[in-house]
Amino acid sequence: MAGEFALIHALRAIATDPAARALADDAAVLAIGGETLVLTLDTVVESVHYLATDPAADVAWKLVAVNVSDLSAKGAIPLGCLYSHALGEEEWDRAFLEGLDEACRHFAMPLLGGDTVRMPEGAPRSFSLTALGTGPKDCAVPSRTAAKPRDQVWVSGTIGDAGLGLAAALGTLTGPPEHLAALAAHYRRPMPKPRLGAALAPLVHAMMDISDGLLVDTARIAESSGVAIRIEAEAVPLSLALQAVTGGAIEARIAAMTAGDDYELLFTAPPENAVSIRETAEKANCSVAVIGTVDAGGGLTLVHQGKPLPLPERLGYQH
Ligand SMILES: Nc1ncnc2c1ncn2[C@@H]1O[C@H](COP(=O)(O)OP(=O)(O)OP(=O)(O)O)[C@@H](O)[C@H]1O
Ligand SMILES: Cc1ncc(C[n+]2csc(CCOP(=O)(O)O)c2C)c(N)n1
Ligand SMILES: [Mg+2]
Repeated sequence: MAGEFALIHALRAIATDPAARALADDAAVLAIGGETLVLTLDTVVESVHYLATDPAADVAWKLVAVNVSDLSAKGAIPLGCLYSHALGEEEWDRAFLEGLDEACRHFAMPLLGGDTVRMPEGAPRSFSLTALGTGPKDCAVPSRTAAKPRDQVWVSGTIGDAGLGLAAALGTLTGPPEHLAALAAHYRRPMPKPRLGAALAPLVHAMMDISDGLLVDTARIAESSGVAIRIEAEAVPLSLALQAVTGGAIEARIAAMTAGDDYELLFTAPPENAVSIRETAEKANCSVAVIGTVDAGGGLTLVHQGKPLPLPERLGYQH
């Protein structure tokens, strides 16, 4: 099979239960009695999702955080998790468990069980985690399919820090050490926002988290919802560290919009909800910004200072 896209396409014939959301969402959504269970599974693989030189505690943090990020995007509050551990060197594993404990406490997501295996000698290791959460009670679980013409497109936080953080962690980026450290921290310790996701759920139409890159993930909402989305490149929020290190020119903006690993929320909402969205974000101590608009039609377009900007060849990360 050619790759990730082809495999997921083929799996759709198997995953026909409505709870699977046609394998076109961040998580499965299962109604049980009066409650909604939200389920997601993400894996981190050495040299693919993290560097062998990354501190073990940070690898565990990332494993927990990328899963919490999918729950957040569905407005779900973490309930618990199960994980699979590939045994390694004793010290490393001990540090991994310290990071796992710290992350599970931070996100209030108790560890409920899992599995332990040993990989063949020399094989890269991978860690999988299944996270369960409770979905919103008084509104639908936000999907990728509900963006509507006239909606505004929003993101939380800043975009592109983790992409540059990977370069910082690899030692290929130059700049003030405090900025490099801040960017590397974004790469190693993503900070998803489950409380913000839950509070936004009643106010949004479509919502997902940004894992593969802002542009590719926005294109996914446009395609799933059958709408056109226009992104204003200059409206995309960039951190001071990213601006200081890159200068913040359009090339750096495009790199930020396609790097991935952001684990921020991407959502669309009608303009009349803008004031409530800003108040909700303020209460959650989070920043949010309008970066574009939804129209009838299809596809993704990019605009810079009022002029159309050709889409880059690569919109985001692909396995
Ligand atoms: N091996 C698989 N078996 C069943 N479903 C799968 C498999 N791989 C992916 N999916 C499903 O495909 C959909 C898209 O997956 P994808 O991994 O792109 O989403 P995501 O989890 O939000 O992204 P990320 O992995 O970047 O966090 C999801 O519904 C996911 O459950
Ligand atoms: C060593 C190293 N190289 C590259 C990257 C970038 N990266 C890998 S997977 C992914 C998208 C999410 O993955 P998935 O869809 O599998 O959850 C991104 C942005 C990284 N994190 N570490
Ligand atoms: Mg996701």
